[in-house]
Amino acid sequence: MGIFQIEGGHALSGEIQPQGAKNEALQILCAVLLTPEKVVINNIPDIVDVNKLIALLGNLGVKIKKLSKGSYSFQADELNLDYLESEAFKKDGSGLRGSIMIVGPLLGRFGKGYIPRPGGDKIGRRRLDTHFEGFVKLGAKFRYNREERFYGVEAPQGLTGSYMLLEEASVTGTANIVMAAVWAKGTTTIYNAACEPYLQQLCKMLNSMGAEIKGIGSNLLTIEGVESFTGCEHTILPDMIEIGSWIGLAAMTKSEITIKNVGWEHLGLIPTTFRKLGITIEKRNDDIFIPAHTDGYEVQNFIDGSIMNISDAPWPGFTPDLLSIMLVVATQARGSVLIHQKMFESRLFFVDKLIDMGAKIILCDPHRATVIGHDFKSSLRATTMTSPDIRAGVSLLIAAMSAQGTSTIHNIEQIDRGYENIDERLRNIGARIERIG
Ligand SMILES: CC(=O)N[C@H]1[C@@H](OP(=O)(O)OP(=O)(O)OC[C@H]2O[C@@H](n3ccc(=O)[nH]c3=O)[C@H](O)[C@@H]2O)O[C@H](CO)[C@@H](O)[C@@H]1O
Ligand SMILES: C=C(OP(=O)(O)O)C(=O)O
Repeated sequence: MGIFQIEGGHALSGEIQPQGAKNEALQILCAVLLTPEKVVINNIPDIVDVNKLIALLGNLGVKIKKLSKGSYSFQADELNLDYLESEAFKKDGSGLRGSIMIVGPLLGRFGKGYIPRPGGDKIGRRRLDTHFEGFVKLGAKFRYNREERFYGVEAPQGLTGSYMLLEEASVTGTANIVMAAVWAKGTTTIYNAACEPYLQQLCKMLNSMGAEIKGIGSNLLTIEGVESFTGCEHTILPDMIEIGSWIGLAAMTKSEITIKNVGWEHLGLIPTTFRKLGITIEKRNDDIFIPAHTDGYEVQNFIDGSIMNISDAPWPGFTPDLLSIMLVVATQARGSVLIHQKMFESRLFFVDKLIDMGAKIILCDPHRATVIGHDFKSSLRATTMTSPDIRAGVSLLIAAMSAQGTSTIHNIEQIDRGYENIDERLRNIGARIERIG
């Protein structure tokens, strides 16, 4: 397992360019399965999860050409659907969460889609009911092999449009259902649809391929089924979770950093929520400028003076993927804040490591942690830790960069799942970080 060694306590400075968005890339890559024509995708991040999905598409018979860094062409004109019933697929498909989204386009185009229980972060129960309930509403038959944890949907006669009210605004669930519904005869209406920028980007891409999707950006999508799709070219947005991670890193290491070309209009509540912790974020054209917070940062109060509460909610609420970053940044704020992770059950357990480092945190229950900021009056202590999931891993990395002394983070494969070449990019702005395993 890989290891990072980090010498903390040094301010960083300079510019950092966000990678393409991991969670958008996973949706967009699955969409290449909709058409036999060529699809060109730009700004694909070079990260483990995305590379695993590209390899899976290759094993399924998609012709893949790397055009330049981050740009690839894909052509799904001669697929090997037998692969879906192979042992190799059981291994490849379970290696990441995003693989679940091949089911929708395959079901729509070929009348069948299979997937082993997908992988991804172990951050609590991650049900797939919404995905399969949606496919069943479109007329598919569902089967599940409990022993092998293998899911399948089949619709040899094709799909039929339907009205559905999703039980949860599941991100990958909505993407999956949309990629099936674009093939269904008639109209599909999806209410309580997720509407993250990832989903908006996917729907725009599908429309450019010939789909007829209305309501993009809202939680009510209306889809008129069509019979075929053309190729297209699509460019992935900057990764808003990475951008949020760099904002947190800058504040906590008192660094002056410019995050380039962030796609400001797609960031939703992210800048506002960091500002609630007292962090100064300046919009400079499409860049974010974070000045060095030499005097620290002060948690804002609610109007009635009650304790600040930062919680996640389905988009356009604040994304759960940045709560771990918020939490670590709060450990050095002036003031106290309640972090409430409503969606996932095991995403806050990493606070044990921060407590070991000297942070003042009370884990109230699996979903809530109260953080009492140090206001930089005492720094975190360097330590040895293990990255439990992708965002907790980056939070620990930020903690290590602000701590006095040299810390070691094990299991950095978790971080590499979602952050491209993170050590080199951080070294470029002055971080003292080495990959030693
Ligand atoms: C590959 C990918 O894109 N992964 C993202 C995707 O995962 P993913 O699509 O797997 O997550 P879902 O949106 O399905 O749900 C995530 C969790 O939130 C709960 N839930 C969901 C919707 C809701 O309205 N209420 C609710 O409580 C679910 O029960 C589940 O435990 O979206 C998550 C939620 O933004 C992000 O953390 C993941 O990074
Ligand atoms: C939870 C995440 O990823 P995944 O859904 O791929 O596990 C994440 O990106 O924070």
